[in-house]
Amino acid sequence: MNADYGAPTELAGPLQQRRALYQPRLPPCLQGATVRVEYGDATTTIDPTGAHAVAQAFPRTYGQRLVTFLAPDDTAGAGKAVDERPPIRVGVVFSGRQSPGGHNVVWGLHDALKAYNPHSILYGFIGGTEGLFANKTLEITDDVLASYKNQGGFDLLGRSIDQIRSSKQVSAAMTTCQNLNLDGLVIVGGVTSNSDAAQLAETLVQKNCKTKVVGVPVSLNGDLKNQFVETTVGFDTVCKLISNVCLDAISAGKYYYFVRLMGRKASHVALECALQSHPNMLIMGEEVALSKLTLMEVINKICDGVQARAELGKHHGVLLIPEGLIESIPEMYALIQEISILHNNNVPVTEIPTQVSPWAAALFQFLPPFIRRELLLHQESDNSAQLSQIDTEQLLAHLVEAEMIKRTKEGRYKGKKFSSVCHFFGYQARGSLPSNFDCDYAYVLGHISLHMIAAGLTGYMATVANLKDPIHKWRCAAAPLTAMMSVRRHLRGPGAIPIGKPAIHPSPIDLKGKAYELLREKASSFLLDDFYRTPGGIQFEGPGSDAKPITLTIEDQDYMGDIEMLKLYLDKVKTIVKPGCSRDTLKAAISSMISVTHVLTVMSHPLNAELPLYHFN
Ligand SMILES: O=P(O)(O)OC[C@H]1O[C@](O)(CO)[C@@H](O)[C@@H]1O
Repeated sequence: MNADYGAPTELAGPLQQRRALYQPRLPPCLQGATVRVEYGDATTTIDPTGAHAVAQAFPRTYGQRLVTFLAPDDTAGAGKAVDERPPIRVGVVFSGRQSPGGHNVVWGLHDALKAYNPHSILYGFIGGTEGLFANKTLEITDDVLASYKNQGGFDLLGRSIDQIRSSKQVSAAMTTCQNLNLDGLVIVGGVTSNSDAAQLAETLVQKNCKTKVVGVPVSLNGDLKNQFVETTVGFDTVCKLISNVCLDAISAGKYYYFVRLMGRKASHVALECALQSHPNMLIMGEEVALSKLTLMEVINKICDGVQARAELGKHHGVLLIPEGLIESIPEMYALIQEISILHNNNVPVTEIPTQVSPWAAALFQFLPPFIRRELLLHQESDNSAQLSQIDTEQLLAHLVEAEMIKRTKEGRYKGKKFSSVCHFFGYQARGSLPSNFDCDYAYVLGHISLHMIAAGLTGYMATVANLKDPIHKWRCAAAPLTAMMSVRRHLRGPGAIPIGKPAIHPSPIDLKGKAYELLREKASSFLLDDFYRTPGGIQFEGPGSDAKPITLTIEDQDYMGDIEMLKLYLDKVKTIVKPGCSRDTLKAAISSMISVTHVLTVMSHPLNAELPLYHFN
């Protein structure tokens, strides 16, 4: 690494300089130097059938209680003088991929730490996890932060790989924590980094290392989403960057733009971009996987759209796909799996095409040379294919063109020649200046991280609920990482179901959710009407500057609110459901409760114990 980490960016342009002056907002509970920590229910995990495996893998950190941070009151010792609050030593590492807003996590953490006790120290690990293993630090100060406030990228500290997993890596991380005498380590990243954070926390507890490990949900993919996490830092920013191509397409009326967006296992970015900008088509990985569409079925679906538009005299359009689409197509997934196994068996890349099964070899040969080369690239740290390097949009454009030529020859298509231009809006979106929402959210999460460490929490993630509401209504909390874990089962061999390692997995699009329903309602209008919408790139001031992701604002995320509602509901039910009440009254009461019992199970909420009282047979 030869980058000059933490150096002032003196050549900053006027917009960067102006953005550096933006002061992120804080909810009332974080406006003082301390908070009141309220402990809630003990947790199990979001995957009830995997709970046992998670409990076994995390014997010391499983089942911890939910925590909420509130504004201090007089009785909580909020008035403690600074000298009664010992200085805290914290390290922060960018583990996951860069995502707009990451710098503000460090800034928020720093401000909270200094407010807690000015003698506290914050170390940033230079070069991400590798810097953590090698104890390469930069002390974070006001001066260091000055030119990174509200800026994109992770260049304040840099990053390397999202992995703190092997025993060598875990032990190197622990040695660094001990050498720096850290009270806390903040790990910034997505599903992979936070799964590793949980493992590190467990190991440090088992080895009596005092360092508390906390995770912060930062990932542009938006796939770290569950009962506790409403969205991740960076997602809002990257979804506002595609509308310009729609206007370009309609202006000249001659190109189909095939746009690939980031989003590996889940299509959240593509769905949000579609709701923001109303492109003509969106092919989501989750839909393709559910319907088990083959590659040629996907191509025919696109061609049918092109043909329907041509009948209206339209020869342009915009099609969005997530980078993970390629893996959602069943035969492509099977091919990628075969390649992956050969990679794991250290088969030289040049020999892989000859060692796959005959049907996979035939599919491989059918694909254009550029895709063949990309499919053979070395794998990611989680053994998946390097999806960002596979030009799926070009593969689709190439096959759509061939199919349209075929349809023309057969007299089925009478429109103008199909013409495409391909884009991958990945990396440039990832490096964008963060939106106001991401600046605020990240800064708040940084503050929460400090309060988690001060409260002695380990193996937790900083969370904020009610994000769709104004900031003064945001609820600041911490949830155990193990509560977000699930266990994947893989069926291999006759009847065998080996159980995978517990981990936090990416959440796919909910095909029963409101955001998807909205898309389905609009799909045919999007396809034919060219009702393009321009969110206008990112707005920092004026109309649109406080806009939040549409998928965040329309989904009902308030699970904690559900619990409160359920408590009220149960009280009401108790008054109606009396011995001797009618069968119908009892049935109605039970069916209304069923939808919320899942939430209760996740949290092993005491109300669970009351549910059997109402069981009906
Ligand atoms: O920077 P890299 O290593 O090419 O990573 C690309 C990957 O990172 C992400 O941007 C974030 O996880 C993915 O969407 C993408 O596949």
